[in-house]
Order: sequence, then structure tokens, then C-alpha cells
Amino acid sequence: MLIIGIAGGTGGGKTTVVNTIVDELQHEEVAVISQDSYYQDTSNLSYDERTQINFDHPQSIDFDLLVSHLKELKKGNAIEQPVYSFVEHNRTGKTLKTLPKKVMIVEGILILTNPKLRKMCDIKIYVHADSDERLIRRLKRDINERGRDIDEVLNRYQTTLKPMHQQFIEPTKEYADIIIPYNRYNTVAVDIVQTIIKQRLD
Ligand SMILES: Nc1ncnc2c1ncn2[C@@H]1O[C@H](COP(=O)(O)OP(=O)(O)O)[C@@H](O)[C@H]1O
Ligand SMILES: O=c1ccn([C@@H]2O[C@H](COP(=O)(O)O)[C@@H](O)[C@H]2O)c(=O)[nH]1
Repeated sequence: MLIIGIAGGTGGGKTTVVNTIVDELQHEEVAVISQDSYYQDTSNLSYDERTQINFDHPQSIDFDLLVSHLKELKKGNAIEQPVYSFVEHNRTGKTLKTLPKKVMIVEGILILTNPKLRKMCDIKIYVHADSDERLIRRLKRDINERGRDIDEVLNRYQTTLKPMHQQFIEPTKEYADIIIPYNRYNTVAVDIVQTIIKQRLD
């Protein structure tokens, strides 16, 4: 099994890069684990309390569960990946059965902050886009797809996204084997990553 970790700031293009890689590979060869599925279970809190959570701090992620799931997959066992709702800011209670594949992609803003997870990744990638680009993309995406309004996104950006990015996410660039510049759709860099994956699969 080849485990590929893909990190980078919110709105940087991680999901877009992952989807492009997955589209090129055979379906039976690749599966994706999203860090977002592993936000801590906060069912004990009210909706209003959940909106106050700092979702960009490493402590917001249940890394123990994520690492144990990856270990199970490495052993050849299927796992039940929690399904997360950005609208509810909580796990839905549903799970997605995820089977072990030759290539497992683990994607998320904070995945390279965790030493155990870093150690499990065979290839570590950081997708970089400038902060203004990321903010514009995040604004559009969160309003169109995640039920937010402009004030909420901008307030969260100033109070948590920007400081957490600077403190925890940007510094993990140093752990990356490959940094993909993604201010524009960088097909050349993604092609190179695909070639590396295919070589490793042979
Ligand atoms: N290079 C790019 N140029 C313009 N828009 C992009 C680019 N990459 C991604 N997007 C768009 O920006 C938004 C955030 O991208 P996404 O891949 O979800 O980022 P991430 O997973 O890092 O948060 C999405 O709506 C996506 O379609
Ligand atoms: O309930 C939640 C949980 C997380 N977020 C935000 O999502 C991003 C991470 O997702 P990306 O797809 O990588 O952008 C993170 O910045 C959190 O602030 C949320 O809004 N609500």
C-alpha cells in the first residue's frame, strides 16, 4: 500500500488535486481518506456552541482514530469512515465503508502536523496557493456549498483561519517531499505526481 498525504491551507486546491489524481487512476487502485471526516465528535454541544469551535487547530481532529483507521487499512481491513456535515459542524452519524486500496490518499489542512501520521505517509505533498487566492476561493465555496455568509467567512478568516494557518499549517511545508504551486490549475505538477504514483505501483 502506498500512502500519500496531501496538506495545504484551506482553499489551496487539495481536493481539486486529489480528484484529478483519482480520475487518472483505476477506481480499484485508489481510495481517499479526508481529514474532515475525523473532526472530533461534538454531538454533546449545541449548534451555537459548535459554531464557536476552532476547526483549524490540530486539537479539533481525532488523529488517534484517523491513525488507527490507516493501520487497519494497511492490515487489509475495511474501515467505517465517519461522514461529516459542514452545515451542521458535526459528524452525521453515518459512515462510509472504505476498503484498503493500493493507493490511499489522506487529504487535509492539518495532516502533516501529526508526527504519527507523517511517519505513515510514503509521499508527503503540500499544495500551495497565496492567501488572497485561498480567501477568494474559500469565500465562494463556503457561500455556495457550505451554507455560510460573507460576514461569517471573513470573521472566521481573521479570528482563526489566518492565525492557525500561520502557526500550524504553513510550517508543515518543511515536511513535504513535493510542493505544488496552485495559484493556477497546475496540470504539469499534477502529471508529475501521477507519474511518480504509477512508477511506485509497478
Ligand atoms: N487553481 C485554481 N484556480 C481557481 N479556482 C480553484 C483552483 N483550485 C481550486 N479552485 C476552486 O477553489 C475552491 C477550493 O478548492 P479545493 O480544491 O476545495 O481546496 P481545498 O481542498 O484545499 O480547500 C473550489 O471551489 C475549487 O473549485
Ligand atoms: O464544521 C466545520 C469544520 C471545518 N470547517 C472549515 O473547513 C476547513 C477545512 O476544509 P478544507 O476543505 O480543507 O477547506 C477548515 O479551514 C475549517 O475552518 C468549517 O468551516 N466547519
